[in-house]
Amino acid sequence: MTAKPTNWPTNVQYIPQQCYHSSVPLEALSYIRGPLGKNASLKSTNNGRSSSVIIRTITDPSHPAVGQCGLFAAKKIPPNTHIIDYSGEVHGDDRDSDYDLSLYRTQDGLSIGIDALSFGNEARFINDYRGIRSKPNAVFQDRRTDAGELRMSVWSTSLPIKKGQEILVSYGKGWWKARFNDGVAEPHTA
Ligand SMILES: C[S@@+](CC[C@H](N)C(=O)[O-])C[C@H]1O[C@@H](n2cnc3c(N)ncnc32)[C@H](O)[C@@H]1O
Repeated sequence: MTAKPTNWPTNVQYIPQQCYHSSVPLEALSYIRGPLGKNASLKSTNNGRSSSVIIRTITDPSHPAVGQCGLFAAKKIPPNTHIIDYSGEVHGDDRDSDYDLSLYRTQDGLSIGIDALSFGNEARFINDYRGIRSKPNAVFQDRRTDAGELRMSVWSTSLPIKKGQEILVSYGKGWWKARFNDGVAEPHTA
């Protein structure tokens, strides 16, 4: 069994690599897993853990997510560097989750997401940059592992990330708009 990272919550199952929900249609499953099929995760050279990040509780009262957690650089991360893959449950059903991001859209228009609400890795703690920094220092980028599995990965931008800095992406305006319309306050851009 894989050891959980420091500060891992008790109500979430730690999975270093993505897992698959039964709602993913077979054709999409085979496209995402790639040519090695079920063995793609096992044969992957990237086991989903990253020594360059650490989960921390946010204590700064001026941070818009104070009291929650964030993901921070445990050491200097060079520019344009792979930081971690976003692990969670790959699914084709509807989810009402703040930890769900889009991985792939099938030809029939079905959106396949990765939901890290109940299962995930350190990447589920990455916050949006709004209200924290003037711009993101990391981006989501889909990629295939050496074993051919499609994943959503997190990369540094063209600037290095200093040790101790929070890793921040853009969730996209649509993400906030969907929640803003539900009555959740949209964070201000710093
Ligand atoms: C994927 S989670 C990020 C991790 C989360 N902070 C935690 O501790 O589990 C997304 C949630 O983090 C919070 N969040 C992320 N970025 C934020 C921001 N810029 N301002 C306010 N809240 C933010 C919101 O509550 C959002 O629903």
